[in-house]
Amino acid sequence: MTETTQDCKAGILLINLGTPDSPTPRDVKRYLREFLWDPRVVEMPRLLWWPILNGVILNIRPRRSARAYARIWQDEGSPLLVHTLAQAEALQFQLGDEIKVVPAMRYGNPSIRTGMAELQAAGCQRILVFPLYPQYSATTTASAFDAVANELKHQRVIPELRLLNQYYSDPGYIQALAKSIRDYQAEHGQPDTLLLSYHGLPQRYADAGDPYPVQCRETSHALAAALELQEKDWVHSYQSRMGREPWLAPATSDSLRELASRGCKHVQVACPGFSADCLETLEEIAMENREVFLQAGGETYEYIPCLNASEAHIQALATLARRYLGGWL
Ligand SMILES: C=CC1=C(C)c2cc3[nH]c(cc4nc(cc5[nH]c(cc1n2)c(C)c5CCC(=O)O)C(CCC(=O)O)=C4C)c(C)c3C=C
Ligand SMILES: [Fe+2]
Ligand SMILES: [Fe+2]
Repeated sequence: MTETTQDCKAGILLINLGTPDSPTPRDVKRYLREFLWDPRVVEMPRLLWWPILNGVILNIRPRRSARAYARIWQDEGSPLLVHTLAQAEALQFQLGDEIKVVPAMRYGNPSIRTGMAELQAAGCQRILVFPLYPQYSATTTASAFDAVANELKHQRVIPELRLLNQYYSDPGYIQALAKSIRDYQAEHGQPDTLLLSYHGLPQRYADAGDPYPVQCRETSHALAAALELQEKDWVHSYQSRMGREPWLAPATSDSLRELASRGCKHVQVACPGFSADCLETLEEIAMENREVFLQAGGETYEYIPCLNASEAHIQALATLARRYLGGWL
C-alpha cells in the first residue's frame, strides 16, 4: 500500500485521451506507438498489426501528424492537455477539499499511473474513474478503465472503484451544449445548417456491439430538441477516419460537400463528442474541413468551440460526479 499523507473522502481520476509531449515527429511517434498498439483501438491480430504499425504507419504518420499538431500548439502546450488541466482545476474548486480531483491521460502524460499514485498517496480509498467521453466506446472508455485496472493488478489491497461509463443523455451536458451553441449564434448569427460532427470508428466495431454510434445519434437528437431545431436544420456525421476499412458514415467531409452542392452557403460545425478542443477539432474541423466546404461552393464556415472549462460544462461535470459519488461522502 502507498503511504498516506492526508485523507480524502473520495478521489476522481479525470481522464482524457492523451496527446504528445511536443509537436515534434519524435514525440508524436512515441505517442502514436502507445495509442495505436492498444488492442481496444485497433482490433486486429497482433502478429498482423505489428509489421503494419512499425513498418508503415509509424514511418509515415508521425511527420504528417506533427505538422498538424504544430498548427494548433499553444504556448502552454497541447490544447487537449491545457483544457483538461483547466477542467480538473475548475472541478476541484467546485467539489471542495473532501474530494481530490486528478487529471490523467490514457496515452502520454500525465499518465494514469502517476494519477492513481497521486490519489492513493493522498489516502483516497474510493476512486471514481471519470473518462471525459460523453458517449461510451470500447476504444475510449473501456480502454481508460483497462489502464486503471492495470495499475492496480500488483497491489494487495486495491481501492473501491466506480466507472462513469457515459453521460451523453445527462440533462446538464445537453443543456451546456445547447447554451454554447445558442451563445455562439447570438454573436455570429444563425447558419443555414448546423453540422454535428463526432469522432468516427470502424463500422465493424459497431457491428460487434459498440453502442457508440447509437449514443452519438441520441446526443444529436437531444441537442436538436433542446435547440428547438427542425430536421432540415441540422446534420450528423463522423470525422477522423483512418485506414481502409469502412468507418461510421456519413463522413463529415462528405456531408460538407453534399451540403454545399445542395445550396447551403453558411454552415456552423460543433463537435459534441469532444469534451475539449484538440487536434481533431482545431485542425481537422476548424481548418481542414473549412477548405472542403469552401472549395465545394460554401461561403461561410464557422466552428463552434467545445465545452472545455466553461462554467456550464464544469457545473454539469460536478453534478454528475456528485451523483456517482453518492453514498461515499
Ligand atoms: C483506429 C484508430 C482510431 C480510433 C478507433 C479512434 C477512436 C476515437 N478517438 C477519439 C478521440 C480522439 N482521437 C484523437 C486523435 C487521434 N485518433 C486517432 C485514431 C483513432 N481514434 C489518431 C491516430 C489520433 C492522433 C492524431 C493523428 O495522428 O491523426 C484525439 C486528439 C488528441 C490530441 O492530441 O489532440 C481525440 C480527443 C474518440 C472519442 C474515439 C472513439 C469514440
Ligand atoms: Fe481518435
Ligand atoms: Fe484527425
